[in-house]
Amino acid sequence: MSGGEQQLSGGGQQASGPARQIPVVVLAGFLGVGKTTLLNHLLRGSGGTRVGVVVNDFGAIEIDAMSVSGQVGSTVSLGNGCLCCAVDGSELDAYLEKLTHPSVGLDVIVIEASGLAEPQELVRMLLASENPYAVYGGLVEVVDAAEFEATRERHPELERHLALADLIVLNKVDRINAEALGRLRDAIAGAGATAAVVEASYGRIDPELLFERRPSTERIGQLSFDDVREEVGADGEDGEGWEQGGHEGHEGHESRGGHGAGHEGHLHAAYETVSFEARTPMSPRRLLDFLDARPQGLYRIKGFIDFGDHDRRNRYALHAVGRFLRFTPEPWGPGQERCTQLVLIGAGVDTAALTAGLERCRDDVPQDVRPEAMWGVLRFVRQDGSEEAELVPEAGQAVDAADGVDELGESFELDELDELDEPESD
Ligand SMILES: Nc1nc2c(ncn2[C@@H]2O[C@H](COP(=O)(O)OP(=O)(O)OP(=O)(O)O)[C@@H](O)[C@H]2O)c(=O)[nH]1
Repeated sequence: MSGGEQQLSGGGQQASGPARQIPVVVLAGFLGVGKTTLLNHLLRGSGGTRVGVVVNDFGAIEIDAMSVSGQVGSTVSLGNGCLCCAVDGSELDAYLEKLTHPSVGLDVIVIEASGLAEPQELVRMLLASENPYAVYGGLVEVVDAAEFEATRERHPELERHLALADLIVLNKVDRINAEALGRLRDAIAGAGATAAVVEASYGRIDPELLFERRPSTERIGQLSFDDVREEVGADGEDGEGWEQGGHEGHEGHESRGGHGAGHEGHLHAAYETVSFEARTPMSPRRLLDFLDARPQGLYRIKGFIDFGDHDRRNRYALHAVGRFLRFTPEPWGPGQERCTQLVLIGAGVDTAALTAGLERCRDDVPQDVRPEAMWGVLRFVRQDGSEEAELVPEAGQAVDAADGVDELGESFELDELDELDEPESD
């Protein structure tokens, strides 16, 4: 890891007292590069440092907020839309005002930008902020080492983002060899990036690159945003926009094409989102068929799947980035409502057809609860330490949930996996 000694500007605790300024770090990077994974790593490694998180999801269902809340209990979400579109910064300012309130006692704030946000807009807003308690803490640009070239081809503006960054994280280096890594480093340098470049797998960077850690003995516990809401939101206005994961009733699609004046050049202007929610379980086989046939332009899928009787214990986190696909079983929480929630993001995709395709995956009357029905899904699950081996559960048994998303290795591509016998179609 290079640049290990450097820290982003404004990082670390400032002198205590009324003028104490809290660094606000922007975590950016294209869709699926690993921002949430990195953020969760930072939160786990934060010691006694109190980290505030602002998540800016793109899509009606706040998958990222839910993914982060898996680590910290709850989080703040700016909801559907793109943070960079709060052009006057007033919405962001309102959040920062709450989070930097001295009674909240945060040491650092990390804004996880949507994968389609324009980092320069965020940086501009933070620099223009008149909040006396906040100071811009730097831009961390996360790059998917395996997808960088393809992404840059489609979005040459990524070079501009790299040039703006204060720290570049080459994530997913586990997916490329040394030669490709060398080429990637040359390409990053050639893009005019002057920032420190660190390599990482599963976002495992040293948290001290972003902020000074307090000894864990000082830890009071990760901030609960319920506490913030109680402390800061007593006036009754502040509840609006403060979200916990688990939204109801979102189903449909939103096009970002006509996203309002002034955003034509933004990455998200070219993308469309489908948000899908179902309370009937999904058929594993039909869902795999759907994923196998997903259109080229459908770049990102994320969310959680309920496979009903196929696995009563676990929901399955689903991540697809380009042709890369992974399922991660996670135990249902006590009393957690069984449902499927997915966000699909793509360019030039037929959103109505995608919604209809997902609708067809509903398992209204489960036909096939034999263990083989899950084999297709389990091929895309990998447990810590396993090589390419598929996980095949005992008859009627669920696979044990892995310890965490970032404990899993790379998964397989659908079209590489035709060898196993397929169970009969359900
Ligand atoms: N192989 C590999 N997979 C990774 C790594 N980091 C993250 N992933 C996986 O990549 C997928 C996307 O990760 P996220 O952290 O959700 O990405 P993101 O940038 O927050 O995604 P968006 O919010 O959609 O922009 C997940 O399946 C992660 O487990 C890594 O270093 N190596």
